[in-house]
Amino acid sequence: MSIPVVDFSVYNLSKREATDEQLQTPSKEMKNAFSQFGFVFLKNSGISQEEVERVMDISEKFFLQPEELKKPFSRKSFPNNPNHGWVSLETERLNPSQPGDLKEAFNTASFHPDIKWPSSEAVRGFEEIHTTFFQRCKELSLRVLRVIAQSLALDPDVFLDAHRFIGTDENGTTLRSLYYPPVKSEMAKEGQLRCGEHSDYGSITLLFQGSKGLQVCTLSGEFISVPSIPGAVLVNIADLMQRWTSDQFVSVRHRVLLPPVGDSSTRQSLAYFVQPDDEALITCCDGSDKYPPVTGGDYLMQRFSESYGKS
Ligand SMILES: O=C(O)CCC(=O)C(=O)O
Ligand SMILES: [Fe+2]
Repeated sequence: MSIPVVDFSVYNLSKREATDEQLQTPSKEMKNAFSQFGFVFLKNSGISQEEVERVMDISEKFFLQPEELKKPFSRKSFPNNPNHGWVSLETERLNPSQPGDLKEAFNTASFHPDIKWPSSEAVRGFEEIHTTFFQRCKELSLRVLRVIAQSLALDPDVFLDAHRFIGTDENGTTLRSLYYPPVKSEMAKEGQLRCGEHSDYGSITLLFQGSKGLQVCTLSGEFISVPSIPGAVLVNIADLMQRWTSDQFVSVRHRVLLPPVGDSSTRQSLAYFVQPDDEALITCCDGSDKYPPVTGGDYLMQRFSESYGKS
């Protein structure tokens, strides 16, 4: 059993438009993948491996700096957007019942002029590289949202209309650069992982992996290891999209285990968490009212408080 790979060439980022007819094959294949696995690999999306590596390289330079150079950019130190910034090792628990995750992260969540970006010589280009990649991921996400609306025979704008403010402080969409430092697995705490078992919160997530390590739970309840396919982007359904589609698309649990004992490699990945606008009201798109309506902003706040504790 493995995650399906879908060719997105007909609507890749260098194409201006695609007709409904051209989108038929990818949309059918994506519908199957999102109903059965919650995950799909998109190849030929238009985002190249070189673009991904540019972000990973500059991020690695940031993470390898001493703690005191990273602290000024900490998450929660930016009043206009509390999610923007650096997350230190073991701070976050994506599985709230287990010890903190063995990862560091940098969240690009705001472009407000008051945001202070890392700008030392060691990380020259950090802001431009993250900003450019955020915009590329935004473009691809909007295309995916259009195709999946079509796949469910809905108005093609139904999801797009709730994602009008990506890249502003009225929308929580976040580019997260993840760095998993070397770990001595035998020293880890009981139950501690690189990334605890969780499902994502928003509408969809784009994931670019530097190497393998991700595991995804199948509908039959077993975890399977996911390959890293250079040049392909892994797209998954997140919890709000599952609600929105009245469970037709599934948001499945996934995790990153510790490396085997003796493996001292690092791991990097880039996750682009697409969120509906804070004010967008999410109601089941089949009119079933299976779940009560909730706004994008309220739902996200509730989920953050679970991963970081109530402090
Ligand atoms: O690093 C990965 O491959 C997965 C990360 C992830 O699932 C997340 O941060 O939500
Ligand atoms: Fe995730």
